[in-house]
Amino acid sequence: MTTPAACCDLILFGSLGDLARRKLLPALYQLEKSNLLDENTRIIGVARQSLSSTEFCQQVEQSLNTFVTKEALDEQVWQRFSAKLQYCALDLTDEDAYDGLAQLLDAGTRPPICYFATPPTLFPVICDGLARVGLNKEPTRVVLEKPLGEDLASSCHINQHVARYFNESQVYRIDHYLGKETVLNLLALRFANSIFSDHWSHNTIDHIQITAAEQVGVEGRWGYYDQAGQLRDMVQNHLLQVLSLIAMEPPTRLDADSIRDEKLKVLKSLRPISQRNVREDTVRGQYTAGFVGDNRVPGYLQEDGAHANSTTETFVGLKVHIDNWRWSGVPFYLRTGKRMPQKRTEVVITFKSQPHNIFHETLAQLPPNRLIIRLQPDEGVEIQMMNKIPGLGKRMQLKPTTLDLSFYETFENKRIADAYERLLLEAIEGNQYLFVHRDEVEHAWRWIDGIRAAWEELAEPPKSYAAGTWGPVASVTLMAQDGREWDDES
Ligand SMILES: NC(=O)C1=CN([C@@H]2O[C@H](COP(=O)(O)OP(=O)(O)OC[C@H]3O[C@@H](n4cnc5c(N)ncnc54)[C@H](OP(=O)(O)O)[C@@H]3O)[C@@H](O)[C@H]2O)C=CC1
Ligand SMILES: O=C1O[C@H](COP(=O)(O)O)[C@@H](O)[C@H](O)[C@H]1O
Repeated sequence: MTTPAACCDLILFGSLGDLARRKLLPALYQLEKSNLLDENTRIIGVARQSLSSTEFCQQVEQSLNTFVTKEALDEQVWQRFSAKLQYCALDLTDEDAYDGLAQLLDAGTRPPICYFATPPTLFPVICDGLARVGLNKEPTRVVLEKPLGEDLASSCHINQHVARYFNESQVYRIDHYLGKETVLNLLALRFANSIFSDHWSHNTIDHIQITAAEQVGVEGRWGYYDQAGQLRDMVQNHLLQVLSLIAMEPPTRLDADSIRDEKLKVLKSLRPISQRNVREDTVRGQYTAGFVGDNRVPGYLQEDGAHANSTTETFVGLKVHIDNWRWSGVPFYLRTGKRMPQKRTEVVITFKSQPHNIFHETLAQLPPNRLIIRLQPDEGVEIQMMNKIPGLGKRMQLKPTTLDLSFYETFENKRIADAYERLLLEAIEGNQYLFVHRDEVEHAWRWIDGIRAAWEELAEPPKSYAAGTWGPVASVTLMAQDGREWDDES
């Protein structure tokens, strides 16, 4: 049995855009399918284009046909879902236009949840508009898409503007990685299993790798992407959130403040990367033409809309230190890139080797145990360990073996919900624990700005790597200089 979430008016600013069509509307449809939307909830699409609600419904149906699998589409669910859809054409830069929206809503019966899926430059304008018609008061909530700024200063500007009208308890900053099933499972893995929680520090862990590799390139978003680059697009948010969940101290409770406080402490403990260590501890790369699988793909500078002389990075490798008691001396190696051989997001925890090898006669070196947390795809957890090969021989023969727990098989083919389904549901329910606090965003930017400043000072172009490879050679060196290697090399 499932209980529907609280009744609300979900106002989708930017409802005709790419994010709404590809992610938000399909996620809402899936929530409807799972009977998680209250029957009186309304989904109000907002954009400038002049459309009737019927025409909006037709557009939503087209999006679902494109972005939801055929097996998941169901006529009865669509009838229920489409009955919830309404459209309100308005130019968000026109301050008088918000009156029409306010008239549609009744905050007394349905709390308004305003989802900002528009260009971020509009966020302050939307806040002004909502406040002008009194839509900033409780119980209104605002859900803000990333990127929240492009550096600390612009992020503070947006956050200050939002804070002028909304309390922090009304603000839901999206990092869609926090909605992923496996990212959430990091909490269960770490804090529900003493086998891990008791061995989670510099005492037993040698180093940690976090990889977020994508096969795709810039997917027609060259304009946005070239301004951002991989450091701001992926590291400032997703990778630092995963790192924080891996490295944080146990929260006292499973609530927003407890979890966010602990993540923030990690972000505050990141050792700055500056001119002093930028050369040894960072790698910037840009892809050239190559093959991803069997497909020949263009280089970054040949993508549609590209400027031939761009020096924006499409790959980042970092060696990160967390300067606190738990992680002293344990490097975290992060890498993320476009046009890599596989889509693969994973965390690899390498434990320290045994202090003494009693099997040296058959095995000169015992490989370390490794815990591999596959965040996507093929979600699961793997432990690499040594076992004896069965047999009567005089000498014990050992073999590296793997305990592999695939979530799909273990949980009886249960569908893994898309991150946006969970995040929309939590926003509707008023749970902030999977959303990012203002302080986290700002501390992450402060650290990222330091890296960007050091790169600027260095004034070196990104190192090239062929599409379909694991990044520039320098990424291998980043690990090799410490006598280590990336998971895919071993
Ligand atoms: N696309 C993606 O995969 C991702 C996007 N994001 C973020 O989500 C947000 C939206 O991105 P995306 O969907 O790609 O952007 P799009 O440009 O595809 O869509 C923007 C939407 O905003 C509407 N809009 C723009 N200006 C106005 C205005 N003045 N008044 C009313 N509506 C307006 C547009 O409709 P109309 O022109 O009809 O007004 C359109 O519906 C951005 O902040 C982006 O950074 C984050 C992660 C991934
Ligand atoms: O936020 C973003 O994330 C996607 C990768 O998300 P994933 O869920 O597919 O791992 C990335 O492609 C995009 O550039 C970035 O803006």
